[in-house]
Amino acid sequence: MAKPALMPLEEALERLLSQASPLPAETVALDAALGRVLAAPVVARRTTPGRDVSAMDGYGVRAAEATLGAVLKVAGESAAGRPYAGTLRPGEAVRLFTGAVVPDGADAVVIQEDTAREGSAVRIDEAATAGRHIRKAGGDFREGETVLPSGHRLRARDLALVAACDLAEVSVHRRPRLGLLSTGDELVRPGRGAQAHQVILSNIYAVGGVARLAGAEVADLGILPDRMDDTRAGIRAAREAGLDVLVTSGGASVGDHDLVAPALTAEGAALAVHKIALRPGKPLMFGRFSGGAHAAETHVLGLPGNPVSAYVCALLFLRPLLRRMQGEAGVDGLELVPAELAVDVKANDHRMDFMRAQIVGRRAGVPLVAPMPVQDSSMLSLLSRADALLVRRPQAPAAKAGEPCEILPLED
Ligand SMILES: Nc1nc2c(c(=O)[nH]1)N[C@H]1C(S)=C(S)[C@@H](COP(=O)(O)OP(=O)(O)OC[C@H]3O[C@@H](n4cnc5c(N)ncnc54)[C@H](O)[C@@H]3O)O[C@H]1N2
Ligand code: MOO
Repeated sequence: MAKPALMPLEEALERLLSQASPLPAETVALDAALGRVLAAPVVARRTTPGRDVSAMDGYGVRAAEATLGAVLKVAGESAAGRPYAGTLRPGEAVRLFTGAVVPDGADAVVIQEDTAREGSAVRIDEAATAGRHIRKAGGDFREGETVLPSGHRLRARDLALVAACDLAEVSVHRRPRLGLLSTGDELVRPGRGAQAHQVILSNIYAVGGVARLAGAEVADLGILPDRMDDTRAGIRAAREAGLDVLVTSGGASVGDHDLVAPALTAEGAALAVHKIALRPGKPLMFGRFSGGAHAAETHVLGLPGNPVSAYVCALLFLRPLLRRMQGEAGVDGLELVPAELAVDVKANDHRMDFMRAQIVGRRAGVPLVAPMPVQDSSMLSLLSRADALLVRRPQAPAAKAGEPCEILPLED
C-alpha cells in the first residue's frame, strides 16, 4: 500500500491559523498591559503638547525685536507646569525653562547660552528666528487622534504613549489559557536524580517559555504514563480545566506507546492534521475539541516528544496560533529572514528542513549562516548553541557557500 503523502508545512499552518479567532476583549491597567494585544484602537484623550512649549532653557521673545545686541526687560518666568500669567509686551522677554508654556506674544526662544543676563534685563547675543525652539501645541498628537491601531502588540514605548494620551487602561484581547500535558513512562522531573534509563522532563520549559513569550497563561498539567486509559483520563481532565489550547508532548509517532492521536480522537477531538513534511516535527498533529459538554472550543496541538522537534513545532505552529488568538495583526505564519550560506549544503528530500545553524558573520548586514554538523532532534546542547534555523525547502537542490538562503532567527 502506498504511504499517504505528508502535508506541506505551509498548508498545515494555514489550516491551523484559519481555525483561530481572537479571544474576547478585557480592560487592563497600563502596568499590566506590556505585551498584550489591543482589542480596540487607542484614541488620544488630550492634545499634546497642550500649549506651545519651549524645547530649551532660555528666553521667550518676539523674534522681530530680538536682534543681535538687543536688550530686553525680563518680565517674568515660565517653568514646566507653572506658566507665565501675562502676555509678552513690546521690549520684553520671559525667562523660560524646557517644557514651559511659551507665553502669548512670544514667537521664538533664544537659548540661554546665546544671551547675557544684565540684572532684570537680558542681552541677545544671537538673533532670534521666529518659531525656533518652540514645540507647537498638538505637534505630538491631538485629542481624538488614533495613535495605535487595534491588533497592535503593546511594547514598552507604546505604554508611555498610551499614558501620555491620558489613558490609565486599555482594551486588550484575553490571554489564551494553555495547558501542557507530557506523556511518557520514562519522564522524571528535573532535580530528582533520575536514573540512567530515565529521561528528564524538559519540553515543558521550552514549549511553555515560547507560549509565555507569545502571551499565553501556561499551566503544567503533569506527566501521563503510556497507557490508553491514563492518556484518555489526562485529556479528559485537561478538558475540564477550561483551556483555550491543550498542548501534548510525546506519544505522537507510530510506536506501540504512541497513544496521543487515538486518545484525543476517542475523547472527541477532530484532528485536522497528523504528520507533516517537516524536519524536525514530522509527527505533529493538531485539531480542535468543540461543543459537547464543554461549551468552550479548545485547540489541541500534539507535539512530538523529541525536545528539538517539540521546540521547533512550538515556534512554527504554537506561537502564531497564540498570536492570532490574541488578535495580533500581521501574523501570517512563517516569518523568515534572508541570509547567505557560509558553507555548501546538500540537496534536501521531501521534508522542509529547519536545520540548527549558527550565524558566523555578516556581509553587508546579511547574516552568514552555517548549519551545525549534527542535526539530531534530541540534542538540547546544540539547540542552545544555535542562533537560527536554516530553512531548506522540500526538494531544494544542493547549494554553494555564498548563495542566498532563508533563516528563522532564534530569539528565545
Ligand atoms: N517508525 C517510526 N519511528 C519514528 C518516526 C516515524 O515516522 N516512524 N518518527 C520519528 C520522529 S521524526 C519523531 S520526532 C519521534 C517523535 O515521537 P513521539 O512524539 O512519539 O515521541 P516519544 O516517542 O514520546 O519521545 C521521543 C523522545 O523524546 C523524549 N521525550 C518525550 N517527551 C519529553 C519531554 N516532555 N521532555 C523531554 N524529552 C521528552 C522521549 O523520552 C524520547 O526519547 O518519533 C520518531 N520515531
Ligand atoms: O521529525 Mo522528528 O521531529 O525529526 O525527530
